[in-house]
Amino acid sequence: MLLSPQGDSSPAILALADGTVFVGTSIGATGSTCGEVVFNTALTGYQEILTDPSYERQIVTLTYPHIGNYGVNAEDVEAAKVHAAGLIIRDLPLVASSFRADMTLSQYLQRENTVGIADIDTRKLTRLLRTKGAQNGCIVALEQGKEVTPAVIERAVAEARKAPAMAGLDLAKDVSVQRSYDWDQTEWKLGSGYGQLHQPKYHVVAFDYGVKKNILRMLAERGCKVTVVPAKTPAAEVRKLQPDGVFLSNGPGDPEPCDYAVDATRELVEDGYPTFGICLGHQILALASGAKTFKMKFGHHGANHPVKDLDNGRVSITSQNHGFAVDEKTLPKNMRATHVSLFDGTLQGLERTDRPAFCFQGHPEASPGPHDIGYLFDKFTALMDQKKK
Ligand SMILES: NC(=O)CC[C@H](N)C(=O)O
Repeated sequence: MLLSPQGDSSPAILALADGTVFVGTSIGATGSTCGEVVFNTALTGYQEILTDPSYERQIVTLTYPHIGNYGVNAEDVEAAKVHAAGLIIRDLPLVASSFRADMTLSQYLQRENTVGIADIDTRKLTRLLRTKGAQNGCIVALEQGKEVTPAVIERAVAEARKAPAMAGLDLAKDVSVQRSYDWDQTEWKLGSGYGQLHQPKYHVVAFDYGVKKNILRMLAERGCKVTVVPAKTPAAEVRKLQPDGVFLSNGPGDPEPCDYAVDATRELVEDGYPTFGICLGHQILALASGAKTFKMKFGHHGANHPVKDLDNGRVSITSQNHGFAVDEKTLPKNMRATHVSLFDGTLQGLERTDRPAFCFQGHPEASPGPHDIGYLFDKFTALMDQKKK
């Protein structure tokens, strides 16, 4: 059991670009941060959410009111550092209790130099974002003893208004690795932790647009030795690696300006490599096939989104984190919808009819979230099996 220190709380504010201001308490680093404010409805998984590279330049509001109650551990990370621009919560519990915890959420945010704010009305904030759409915001966490003055508020609103819009931003190249590396760590199991792949059956080249570790683990668990390559790797370099399949990762920002990714994907899919894309990777595969993407009003961020498999009517509860989507009206003749969101009918899954390539908008790797749609990883290995025959 770990206790959050009390009695030393310093004030923090959240200012939105529309001028709305919330006053709360700082729970992380001192300083300020700006980004697109989005809300996530997952009940657990704050550590995986904070470290998901797809949240780069986004401030995450968690709608579940008690965040931090099981602390933070060294294992449940989706990347080497926190990527979210900031964290907004209702209540940070006094006690963090889990046999796996080695620090409190507050200590973690401070170590990661991440600004966080608690004690604000996250229901009011979420309703505002839902009605008006996601918008930019700025959190200012003051030093202990400092006060929230009108000047602090004014500056925060001005910073929020100055922050760049998410539409048009290519962030995948910023969070991607500089150099390729091999991955062979498998999924986490109670008692033994993460495992290692010993006898690879497939070789997969994974484009890193901001890849979540659990995707790589789920590939390794299914016998894939993965070579992770930088986002801007050209198709010719991938061909040299002679992979059995190509994976297109999740990632932050707008997919449309990622022309390097779209071009490489188009070539490799044309070549006939079995290809699987997740989230940003799904959008890239759609763009490479001739479809278009658009910015959603407030996106999908949570761990309880129902998605229907159009081939068999089966409904999966899925993890989601996206602010852009593929426009169904723009699908080319050689691409068909395989899954739709039961929340708003937007496209969730696509498949090429002329090539072994498919993709999913949500997160089959969960982390955090339910595992219902994990079968898509098996679909990928089945495509690689067919190709090998
Ligand atoms: N998780 C992701 O890959 C997100 C994809 C893209 N950045 C979006 O917001 O739609």
